[in-house]
Amino acid sequence: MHAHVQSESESDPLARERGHLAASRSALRAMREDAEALDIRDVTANWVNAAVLERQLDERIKSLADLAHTPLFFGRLDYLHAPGAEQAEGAEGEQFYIGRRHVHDADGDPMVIDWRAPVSQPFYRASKKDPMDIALRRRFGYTAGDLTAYEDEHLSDATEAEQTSKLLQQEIERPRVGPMRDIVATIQPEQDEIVRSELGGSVCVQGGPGTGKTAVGLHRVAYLLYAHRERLARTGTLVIGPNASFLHYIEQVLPALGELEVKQATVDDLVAHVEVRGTDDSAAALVKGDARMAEVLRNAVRSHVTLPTEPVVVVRGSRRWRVPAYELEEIVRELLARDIRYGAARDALPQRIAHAVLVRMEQSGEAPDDRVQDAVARNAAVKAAVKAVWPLVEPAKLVLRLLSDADFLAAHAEGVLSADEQKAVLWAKPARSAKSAKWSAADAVLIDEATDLVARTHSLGHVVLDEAQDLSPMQYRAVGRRCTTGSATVLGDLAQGTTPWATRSWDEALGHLGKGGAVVEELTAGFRVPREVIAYASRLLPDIAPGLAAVDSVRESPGSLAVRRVADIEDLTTEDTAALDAACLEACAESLRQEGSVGLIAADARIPALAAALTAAGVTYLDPGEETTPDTRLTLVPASLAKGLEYDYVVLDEPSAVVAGEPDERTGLRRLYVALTRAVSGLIVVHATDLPGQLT
Ligand SMILES: Nc1ncnc2c1ncn2[C@@H]1O[C@H](COP(=O)(O)OP(=O)(O)OP(=O)(O)O)[C@@H](O)[C@H]1O
Repeated sequence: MHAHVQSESESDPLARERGHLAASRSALRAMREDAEALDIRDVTANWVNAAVLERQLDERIKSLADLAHTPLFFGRLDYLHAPGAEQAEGAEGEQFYIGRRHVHDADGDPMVIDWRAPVSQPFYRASKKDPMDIALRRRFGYTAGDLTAYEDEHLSDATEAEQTSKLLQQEIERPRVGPMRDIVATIQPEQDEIVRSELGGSVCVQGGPGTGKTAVGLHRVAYLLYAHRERLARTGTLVIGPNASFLHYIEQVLPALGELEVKQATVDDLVAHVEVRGTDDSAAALVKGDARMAEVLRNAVRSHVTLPTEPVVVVRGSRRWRVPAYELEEIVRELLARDIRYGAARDALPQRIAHAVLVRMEQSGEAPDDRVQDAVARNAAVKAAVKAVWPLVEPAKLVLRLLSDADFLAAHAEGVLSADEQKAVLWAKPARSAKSAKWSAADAVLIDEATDLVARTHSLGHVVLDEAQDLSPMQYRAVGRRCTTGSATVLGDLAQGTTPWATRSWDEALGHLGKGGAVVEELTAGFRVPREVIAYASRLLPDIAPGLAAVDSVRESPGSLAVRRVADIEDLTTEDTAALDAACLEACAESLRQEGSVGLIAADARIPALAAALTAAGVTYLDPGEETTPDTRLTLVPASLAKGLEYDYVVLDEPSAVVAGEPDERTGLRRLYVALTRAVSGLIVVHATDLPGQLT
């Protein structure tokens, strides 16, 4: 019986592969049981250790779970020689199964190799041109967790023609439901180069909509955590995204890859020193986001130092020790000249003064030790001198004063900001206290800069910055100081910049980030938007980002694009929009008849009307970032939140309103470009007023 099964599986490769899957799963089960059976009572001396160890063990047990819908392996590599033994005579070829995690059998021999391991790399990179010692690359196809298909490439066989992978096509074409998924099975060579680039260097990726920037950034974190586990566990990693709904959309990718410890935040989260309740007009926003503000803040912080004019007199027992003003001034000047934080210099000052006192004690024959120096540093006279010369600076109060007090601002912005620029940032109504001030998001960034001038910000090991094109120079600085000792992955698309300060060139942005040496890579193959739809959206490119090439869609399905005009409405803000609303609902209903998610994207100002229409029609819908369910697959998306998200079918309401929702035409067209590029399978544009000229 056993022999029969054996011979059958040998003649039937699929059965053999299923056999390996079953064996790998039981090996994983055994690994899990081993972990569960570990008795830590014997090895831990006290309960604190036990608790820590138990938590680690729990994590390990959790990470060893066999998830029914994430196949244990998705590929196989048959090496011509054992890796590393290419030169060895008679070295046998070796076979590796590539999966999301490492699995070994009872003897410790690998059954599945982690996709991030060096031997897995040819799975992503090898080609007919450069086979990387691979005889066979096999990709596996799964249906509902079952291994049902495979696809072979004989890379070292010159006679076999190169083909595009059907399994890759299927993966790209699959309907999108739920949150973002990992792409480990189908990372493309140019993406893999970015994913596996070294921890030491920073990388910047320019790529059009749907070229996989976000996916690449997340997989790069997973890769770096694998390759530099201990170092990054110590220093930390962070993924920065534009808003909470975007972060929610991507938050399951890393856990699915076994990485549970990566933090996520928006730039606003990073600089949340104060509560943000206000907004800026674009003139103020532009100046507040400008890197010159860093200079103004630096001047303002340093202006608190006053050169001493009085001596310090320390009384100890029956003796008085006097440090004259000129000597104090020397100490202060020396500290000012050093490249240290305001607060660190302030902390050093009492010891410097005490040292000057000690020198005098020694000169008069005393032999004071360190304890005496500490005592002198804490002496009331020294403290008073420090307070007068180098007072505490509270960052929020400092920024409050800059934005409220025209003379104070002028004193520190002299030669840096023009008079008009100074006027633009001054509050019309000065705030009374840091608590009651109506801080804007840009103000919080200024406070963060001031905070860093006072005390150095903690730096992480690696930071991924997504949708980077929207950051102001001051925001780049805020992110940059969180990776001064680490590296960064910067992801963005210049054509999708929709802030008043949107990035004009990556070199400039990288300079503000403090990563001037980073390489800029470009991704041009599009995995989301169908050919026809991306061609339509790309008509905007000459106006919004001259010089940028259109995305080249790798999707075979032509997708569908429909542009529908409904009854003429001249002014959406005053006239009845019932006909437009109804046409949108109809387009949504049509899209919902297909499989997958549907996004109804509209200018923010149009959201209330559309929400009311949906509710009146009894259609339930979600907010961006909420997960789709089989019952509710429609999301109502304000154009301002569409960035980074995707839906199988998109209904776009009134393009001209999306454009009009922004302060200037270029920003409006960019917002429209973002909205037009969210669809995976089909886009219906519904409008009642004229389309922007670029689209017709
Ligand atoms: N190699 C790949 N294999 C399969 N799917 C991929 C691959 N690369 C990207 N994708 C898919 O394409 C879609 C778009 O990817 P992603 O969101 O990372 O693009 P993006 O460049 O960040 O887009 P945007 O500029 O709109 O934010 C996602 O569904 C992603 O899973």
